[in-house]
Amino acid sequence: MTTIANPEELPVPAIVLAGGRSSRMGSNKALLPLGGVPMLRHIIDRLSPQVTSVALNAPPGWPESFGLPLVPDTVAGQAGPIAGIAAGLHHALRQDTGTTHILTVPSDSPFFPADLVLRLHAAIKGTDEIVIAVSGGQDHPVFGLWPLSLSADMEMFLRTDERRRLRDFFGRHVTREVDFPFVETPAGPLDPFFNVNTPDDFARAQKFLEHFHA
Ligand SMILES: Nc1nc2c(ncn2[C@@H]2O[C@H](COP(=O)(O)OP(=O)(O)OP(=O)(O)O)[C@@H](O)[C@H]2O)c(=O)[nH]1
Ligand SMILES: [Mg+2]
Repeated sequence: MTTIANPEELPVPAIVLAGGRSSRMGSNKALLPLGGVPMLRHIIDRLSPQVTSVALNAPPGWPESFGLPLVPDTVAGQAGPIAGIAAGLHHALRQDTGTTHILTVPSDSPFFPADLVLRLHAAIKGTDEIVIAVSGGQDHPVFGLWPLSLSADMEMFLRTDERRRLRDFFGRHVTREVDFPFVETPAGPLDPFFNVNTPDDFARAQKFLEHFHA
């Protein structure tokens, strides 16, 4: 393990996970217009100032990539978010950017914190550590910093573990958590990691967007 002297100075590339089925929504949720703008566009805009590059983890034939490089899963069969994270690590290693971690964010959480990367970064004490976001006592494993050094182990986990659950993968490595506060809005307290799964969630997101300027 290498100790990081000053985590804030580390450059972080990001990948947006959009390889899911949107089965609860019934149509590609990342591209639904939220306030007239595709949800994925909100996410890219929120992410871009925080990271050195953004890639999009989505299947071949994805209709709108917003000019981002498309990175498909390396294992077939929509094996869950961990397949997207593994694809992101694989992609970053090939890019050889000299970074120790990548950031992942999902494509269905448009209100995540503007200081997400800064705060996750500050929690890292070693280059082999995972850091994930927490709010209201709930962890959000798709919002995390992932060490490139874990790429091979994640790939193996993905190919051999039956359940392929992210939380099971954490047990194999040091995993830190960073807690983020709810945001007060006139529509009520907003979990910054509120994610859109169903048409009802989408209607709630539209309401929150009207009040959201953080
Ligand atoms: N690359 C990849 N990403 C996935 C996969 N499954 C889910 N995700 C992503 O992980 C994030 C959280 O997943 P969910 O909220 O379950 O989204 P989903 O799977 O599209 O939706 P449901 O079908 O309703 O479960 C989203 O950004 C998804 O795009 C997968 O098999 N591969
Ligand atoms: Mg799912």
